[in-house]
Amino acid sequence: MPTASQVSDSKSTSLSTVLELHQVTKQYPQQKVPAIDRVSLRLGEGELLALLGPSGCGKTTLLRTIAGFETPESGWIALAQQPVCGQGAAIPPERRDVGIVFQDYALFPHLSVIDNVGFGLKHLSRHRRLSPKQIRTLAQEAICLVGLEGFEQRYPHALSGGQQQRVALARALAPRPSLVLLDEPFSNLDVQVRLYLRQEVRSILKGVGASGIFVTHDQQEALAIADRVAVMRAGQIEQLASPEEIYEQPASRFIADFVTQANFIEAHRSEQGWQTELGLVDGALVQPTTASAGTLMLRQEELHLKPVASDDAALVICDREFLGREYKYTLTHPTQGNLQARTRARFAIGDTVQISIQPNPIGLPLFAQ
Ligand SMILES: Nc1ncnc2c1ncn2[C@@H]1O[C@H](COP(=O)(O)OP(=O)(O)OP(=O)(O)O)[C@@H](O)[C@H]1O
Repeated sequence: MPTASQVSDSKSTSLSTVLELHQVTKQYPQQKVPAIDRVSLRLGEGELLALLGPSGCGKTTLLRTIAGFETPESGWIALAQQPVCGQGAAIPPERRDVGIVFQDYALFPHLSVIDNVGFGLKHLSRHRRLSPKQIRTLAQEAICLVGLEGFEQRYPHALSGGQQQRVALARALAPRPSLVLLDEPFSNLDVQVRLYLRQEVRSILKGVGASGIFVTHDQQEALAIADRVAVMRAGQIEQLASPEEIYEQPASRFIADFVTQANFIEAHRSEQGWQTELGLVDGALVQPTTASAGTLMLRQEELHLKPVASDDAALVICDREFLGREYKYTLTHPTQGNLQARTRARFAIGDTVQISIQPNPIGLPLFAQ
């Protein structure tokens, strides 16, 4: 398993660096292990990074440390190539040129939309000496950017959850920061709003050229909108790569499990190929490896189902979910337990099937034992 310092972060080096973390460790008092442990990463200009991982792996702590709400014990952080913490620097959050969007929107209930958006600018105006007119103009621009023209005088209680999150985004963008941090920005929204707002947030950030880091524990969300995904586990970044690379070549069994929700079966190398409980798997279908045994990863869409008479069948369809374009089936296998397959083919619960494996061109990953 790679350690934080070994995780490759070469992909962002072609873009000019907006944020850099070097071996950053943060441990809360009374905690036995660090919440973030020697995390290094680099974020390029205009890049959108997802921090993905299970509950408690350190995503929010990492975001809060970048924002300046937490002070790490060791390591350093630089924004626009200037140290903001470590290396003798200790720049407070309000002077970090970073916009923040919280999960619960954190709007002021007694302020209108335009005053909520302008609030941060007033605070900043101490440094930038903006006039009230300039503040209003910038706030108005940000409101237009998030598609809320006409809502300027409304109060938060008279807005939907999605509209409130747009206000929060406008407030973060109004000072035109080079980096926007978003902590589970869509998790309080219902599924329809969530699906379109996440795409919109991506295109708004891309439109203004801002870099972004967002926290999520939803792997589909991370893969759908991020340019790169950092998968975290126990305070460390276990893999930092494009969504495609994470999906096709997960660096560990943990990542494969968490991100792809694939099937895993034990496999042993033999002269004919890989022996498994599901039968022989052709060696040419498996990604090159020197291992003689391991766990083979079969993505749900790589299992193809063929109806067979019940006598011959090793697998029975025991559950079915209609997903719109396709079905997700749960199949029972006498020794392998449950398997899951996604396909457009229609079967009924109780049908008996045989499976064949048709991997994507990059092959089936095998995690050595
Ligand atoms: N203020 C705090 N004091 C002490 N321990 C904390 C504090 N905040 C977080 N922790 C601990 O640090 C670890 C990382 O927490 P963090 O909130 O960063 O994880 P997370 O990945 O964002 O989790 P979630 O997805 O549940 O929000 C956890 O073990 C958590 O209990």
